[in-house]
Amino acid sequence: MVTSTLNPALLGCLAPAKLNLFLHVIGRRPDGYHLLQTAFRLIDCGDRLDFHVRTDGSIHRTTALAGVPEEQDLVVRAARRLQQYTGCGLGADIAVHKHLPMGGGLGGGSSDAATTLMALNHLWRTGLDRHTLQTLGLELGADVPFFIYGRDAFAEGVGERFQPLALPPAWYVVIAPGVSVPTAEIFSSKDLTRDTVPIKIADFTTSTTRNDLQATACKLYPEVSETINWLAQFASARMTGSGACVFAEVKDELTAQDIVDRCPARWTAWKARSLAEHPMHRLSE
Ligand SMILES: C[C@@](CO)(OP(=O)(O)O)[C@H](O)COP(=O)(O)OP(=O)(O)OC[C@H]1O[C@@H](n2ccc(N)nc2=O)[C@H](O)[C@@H]1O
Ligand SMILES: Nc1ncnc2c1ncn2[C@@H]1O[C@H](COP(=O)(O)OP(=O)(O)O)[C@@H](O)[C@H]1O
Repeated sequence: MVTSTLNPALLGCLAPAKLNLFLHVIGRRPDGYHLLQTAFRLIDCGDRLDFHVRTDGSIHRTTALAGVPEEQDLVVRAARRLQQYTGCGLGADIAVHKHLPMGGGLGGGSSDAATTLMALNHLWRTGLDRHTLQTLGLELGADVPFFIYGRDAFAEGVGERFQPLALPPAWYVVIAPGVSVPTAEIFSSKDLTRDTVPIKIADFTTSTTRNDLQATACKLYPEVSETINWLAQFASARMTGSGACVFAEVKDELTAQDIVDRCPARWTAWKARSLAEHPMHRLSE
């Protein structure tokens, strides 16, 4: 990350991906949103964003993103919401260098929005505390508050109530099966299990938990199921979030690289390491 005080800017800000190490659906709210229990883990791959302050108050995305018009981009919506909430007269040019697959269950759009809220709160000197940024973030998407919280977490509610989770560092293989899974489609499925018995944080292990969204995603998108079956030859494999990406924890970087090298060319595989803290964490208190 590069900062400049003469021409206020933050360059190369990481918007890291997340994995849902497990995800249980334990109920549903009257507004249709689902009550979850999940373990969020930050990993060291993600999108990169550049921010340049504008003095005319306008907000622009300076890069193209196929399928996402500027006005609908979570980055632009996050910037506008912060501006509106604080009454700040400054604007920004925002470049989004996309690396994470969209509809991948890695939280890319949400992480872009969280990075935007943290970066502009710093550049605009609007001084919102972390909790207020999380509240604004929740208006944009259920995953956004986690990225502002900024460390591994056991999450409840719709995914916005956190307890810190102390996890040892780990290596992962992540595979994108080449399909995009819309989150709303999975949550609206008739077949979804919505009554998993709540667990306590102390009871969390990956072997006694599962992803309740996985069966539905596999039924609607057979490529997800195929990818899980392929990865399961090497290690315990699971889908993250509402899919489509799947992941497995492996013992070290060499093992991760070996699996990545063997991955069929029709999918995209990469190795990732856990991230102890969001790189933007220190910008907000
Ligand atoms: C499933 C999870 C798990 O971390 O991640 P992804 O797979 O999307 O990355 C999240 O709960 C997704 O968060 P996010 O992607 O921000 O979802 P939102 O934009 O808020 O919601 C998209 C749609 O999913 C449904 N939804 C989302 C979250 C939730 N707890 N219950 C729901 O029913 C709602 O129908 C909503 O209209
Ligand atoms: N900056 C952004 N990056 C990715 N997706 C975005 C962005 N802004 C809006 N979206 C919309 O959000 C949807 C979900 O994207 P994403 O967060 O990448 O997936 P997921 O919720 O499965 O992790 C996309 O399909 C896209 O329509």
